Amino acid sequence: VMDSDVVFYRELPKVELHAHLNGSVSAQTIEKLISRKPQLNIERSMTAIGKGQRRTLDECFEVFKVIHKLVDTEEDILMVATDVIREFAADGVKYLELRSTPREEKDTGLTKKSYIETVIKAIQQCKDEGVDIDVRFLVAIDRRNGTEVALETVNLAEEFMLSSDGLVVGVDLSGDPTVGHGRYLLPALQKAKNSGLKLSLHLSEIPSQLDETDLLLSLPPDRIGHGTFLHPDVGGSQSLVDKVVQKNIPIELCLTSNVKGKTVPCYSKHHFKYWYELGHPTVLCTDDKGVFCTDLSQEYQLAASTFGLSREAVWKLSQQAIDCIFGPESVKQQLRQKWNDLHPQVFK
Ligand SMILES: CNc1ncnc2c1ncn2[C@@H]1O[C@H](COP(=O)(O)O)[C@@H](O)[C@H]1O
Ligand SMILES: [Zn+2]
Repeated sequence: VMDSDVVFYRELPKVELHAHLNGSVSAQTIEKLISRKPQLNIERSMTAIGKGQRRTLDECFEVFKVIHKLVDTEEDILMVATDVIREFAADGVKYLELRSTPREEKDTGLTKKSYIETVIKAIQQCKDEGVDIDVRFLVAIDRRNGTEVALETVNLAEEFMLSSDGLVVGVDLSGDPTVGHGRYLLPALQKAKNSGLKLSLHLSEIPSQLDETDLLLSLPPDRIGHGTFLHPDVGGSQSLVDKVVQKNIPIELCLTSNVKGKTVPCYSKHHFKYWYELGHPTVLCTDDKGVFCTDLSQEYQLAASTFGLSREAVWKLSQQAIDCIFGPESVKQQLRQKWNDLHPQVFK
């Protein structure tokens, strides 16, 4: 017999807006990759942070390096992306925005362009198979790589926005927050915005980025990732909060990621509470479901149990995420219809 909570959260239709492709690789897929590349001597334990474990953010970034070694051909990317999409669908995610940093691998002939093409192919394949999920793609800029690479990435994103039949909808800014500065990336991000790409930026994921956050908020971005240190109680500032509120910029919140990455001391101190109580648009997301060993159902359940949300409140939260997607208005309408159709089944 299944726990009724488990069933409710899985059947709850969900929107996932913050998922890094290579952070989302499941244990099963990692096993398949390891068997393809036994000579690397990588073990599953090197690619994930298990239950009760916590690492610093620095250590998390070491984990991504290991995964990148395992995922370095078009074939790998195709398998990883199709597996990840099917897993999100099996978890009840009806709309997914995947993000990933195009990489070039000299040894395998992978280029940034073929990287993006392969992700798009995976999305298309899942669609053709009839997987019940609408998937879009955000091309990620790794902040470590500076101005030139950021511009190159934006140019590719612009090209694919026009040629991917609406699948490429925006650009993400991510990567190790301790490296680089937003000022070097502003021109590329501005260019992306001007060309019609949506922007989701990791902002204030660590303390003392007030200048950078203030600068990048001037764009403004269409969504914020984490925003952990925006509010004054944790060393942010009221003026940053006011800007986010005035511009009504939705925040993508990833509870387990922040707790396991030690930027938040425990679930009950997560900034979800601050923004939720303000009535500001917040969207629960997984960030890296493979690395942090979670899924979106579990994130909803954790938020509900930690902050005492009723099932009706949880439903509202997942429904309001529809307003924050980068897909077009027609897709929002379809999703709202889907939520209405599923309501009786979920609350049976
Ligand atoms: C934990 N908090 C985080 N903060 C910032 N960036 C993160 C991240 N988690 C993941 N990434 C970004 O996503 C990449 C892996 O997926 P892709 O190779 O792009 O598919 C990481 O290398 C990093 O740039
Ligand atoms: Zn992230």
